[in-house]
Parts: sequence; C-alpha cells; structure tokens
Amino acid sequence: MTKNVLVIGLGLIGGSVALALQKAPQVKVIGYDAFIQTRAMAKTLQVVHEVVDDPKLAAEKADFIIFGTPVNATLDWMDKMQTWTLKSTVIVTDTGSTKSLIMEKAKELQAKGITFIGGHPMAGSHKSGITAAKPHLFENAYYMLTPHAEELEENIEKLETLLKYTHGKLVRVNAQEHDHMTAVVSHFPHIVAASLVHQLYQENAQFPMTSSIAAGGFRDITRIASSNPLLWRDITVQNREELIGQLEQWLKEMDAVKDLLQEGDVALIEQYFAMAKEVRDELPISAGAFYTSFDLYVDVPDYPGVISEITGYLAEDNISITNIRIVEAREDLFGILVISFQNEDDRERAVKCIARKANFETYIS
Ligand SMILES: NC(=O)c1ccc[n+]([C@@H]2O[C@H](COP(=O)([O-])OP(=O)(O)OC[C@H]3O[C@@H](n4cnc5c(N)ncnc54)[C@H](O)[C@@H]3O)[C@@H](O)[C@H]2O)c1
Ligand SMILES: O=C(O)C(=O)CC1(C(=O)O)C=CC(O)C=C1
Repeated sequence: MTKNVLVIGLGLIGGSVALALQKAPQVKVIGYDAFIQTRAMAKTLQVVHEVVDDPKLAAEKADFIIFGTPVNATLDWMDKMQTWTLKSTVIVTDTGSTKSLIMEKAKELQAKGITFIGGHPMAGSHKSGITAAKPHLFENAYYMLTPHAEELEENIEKLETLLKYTHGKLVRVNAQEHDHMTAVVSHFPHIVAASLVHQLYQENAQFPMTSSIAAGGFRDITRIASSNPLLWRDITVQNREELIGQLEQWLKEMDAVKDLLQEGDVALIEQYFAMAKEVRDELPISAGAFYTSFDLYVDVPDYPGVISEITGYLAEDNISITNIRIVEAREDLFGILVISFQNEDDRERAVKCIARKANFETYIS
C-alpha cells in the first residue's frame, strides 16, 4: 500500500529528502512550505509528487511527517500538531541540526500518542532554499536518529526503512551527545567562520586591500559564513550551552597559542601545526562524517575555451565531474578552476589525465 510522506519545509534539506524519497517504492511525497513561491517552485521542479497549501489536512493522511524547517519553526509546528488529527501509526521526524530541545518537545507529542523520532543528516551546504536541493545530498553521510530510549524498536525500524532511500548512513545517537558532538564539528566552526569574517571587515576599514587578497585559505575556512543567518541564529540559540562550553575551550586554546607565539619556540610552533595536520589528514573522509566533495584545483590561463578543453580531456577518460567553478583568487592572468569529483579515485585519475594531456598545474587542498 502506498505510504504518504508529508515534508514540511522544502528548502535545501527538506527538498533533498523529498527528492530522495521519491525514489522509494510505493511512496507518495507531499510537500508544504510556508512560502508560496517555494510551494510553486516545488511543483515546477517536481521536488514532491504533490504540493499542499494546508499541512494540517495533509497530515491527517500521512504515514510519515518530516520537518525540513529551521529548528525554532520545528518547535512551533510540534506545538501546533498536538491538536491535529493524525493516524495512530504516524511517525514524525525532523532534520534539524539540534536535538535536545526538539526531543524534549517530543515528549509532549509522545504523551498524546504521537511517535516522534529526531533526525539529522550530517550533510548540507552554505546554500539554502529549494533550488539547492539534490536527491543525492545525503549519500554516504551520517544520518543520525535520536529516538527516546523507550521508543519501540518497530517504529525506529519503520523510519529507517524509509530513510535508507536517502542513502545516508543511519546511526542512532543520544540527543544530548548529538548536541555536544555537533557543537564541536559543526555549530562552533560556524561561529569561528563568522568571527573571522567580522575580523576581516574591521581590518579592511584600515587596510582596504585586505579583502581583495583573501585567497584560498581564507575562502576555504570561511565558506560556511555564507550560510543562511536565520538558520544559524536558531541553531546557536538552541545549542547555546554547548557553544559557550566550546567557546571557553577555544579561548583557552587561543591563550595557549598566544603563549607559544610570545615564547617564540620554533620547535613547539611547528609541533602545534604538525599535530593539527596529522589529526586533520586522518579525518575519516570516506566514512562520510562530513559532506565531502573531492576538489581538484587547476591553475588555468585565461583563454577562451580552456574550461571545455579540460572537461573534454576528462570526458575522453570517462571521468565524471560533480561540479566546476572558478575561484577568483588572484589578480594575475591565471584563475583557479575548481573541479569536484564524486570520489578520491576519480580525482586521482583526473590529476593523471590533466598531467598527461595538458600543462596545467593541479593541487589538492
Ligand atoms: N543547511 C545545512 O547544511 C543543514 C544540514 C543538515 C540539517 N540542516 C537542518 O535542516 C533544516 C532545514 O535547513 P535548510 O538548510 O534546508 O534551510 P533552508 O533555508 O534551505 O530551508 C528551510 C525551508 O523551510 C521553510 N520554512 C521556514 N519556516 C517555515 C515554517 N514555519 N513552516 C514551513 N516552512 C518553513 C523555508 O521557506 C525554507 O524553504 C534546519 O533545521 C537545519 O538545521 C541544515
Ligand atoms: O557543508 C556545509 O556548508 C555545512 O554547513 C553542513 C553542515 C556542517 O556544519 O557540516 C551544517 C549543518 C548541519 O546540521 C550539518 C552539516
């Protein structure tokens, strides 16, 4: 029998879940978004099978309800849905970046007989909105579920059976531990990225050339500062206790770095960077803890047709690319072409292919 899946919030994440679940057999994906333009776009882009203007009515027939909304909006919907008439077997989940407050609110639903199992796919982007949604966004990424300890195994398995069509790696995690770990690897880094951009803004007032010379390093570390501010306002507010803890640890770390610099012990300074490199290089990229794109930087001279020349070489060797863009990092004749691949193997083949067929230098960041 066909299962109705209602997705509320059709942006990057809700839209990507909807697209992925359209591939599940006997599933009808119904979508709602607060913005009428997004609802219209969802129809045009066929992100869902059907768009509704009233989620309450659609919820009555739903077998699964998935929130793709900013985390504070999810809490509001969880309040509202307590008065809705839902199927007794419905399973409600979310995709929010925070879990503790949402799982706390879920107890109110649970008390009314509504099953809620928190969810969070560890993949995303600084881009937002339905036009950024992709069916393969969650492939190989960890997709965390945070069921209450007393949740029925049968319900968790039902949700896992549906979500396996995202091709994420489904794992079960305690909500508080989730919020601690995501503060470390996701939420706090967003604060650091934003703070670096603030620092540049202040410096730029005195040295206006500073932002023009910001090259790959600054751009890499601050990419996530281009994320949706409303989304990050909600995430940081909900997880602020963990974030204050991270900030205190960071301030201690910065004090230690300050001491290192003041002492000027070159061996210790080198050791500081060496240890960071070792840990960073060992991050389990293929395990998909983070959304990984295998980027290759190619130094290209600026002449017409250079991009099609390179993509042509790759096509001749049957190497698929997932993205291509130009980084205007320098003010000379050369540009940096960034080509993304699906996996390490494709990237290595591309390095060899470009070395064989062209004289362009390639780098891996
Ligand atoms: N961006 C990421 O990298 C990422 C990754 C994993 C999880 N998440 C989580 O996924 C959720 C969605 O984030 P996103 O990146 O897709 O954001 P987004 O801005 O791309 O999409 C959010 C969508 O929700 C809609 N919306 C906002 N308020 C609403 C409301 N009250 N009712 C219905 N629709 C509403 C918006 O119109 C928009 O279409 C958030 O909870 C976020 O924490 C984000
Ligand atoms: O890749 C990015 O731009 C992201 O910010 C994705 C990211 C992350 O911090 O890694 C952001 C929020 C999430 O909840 C999960 C993933």
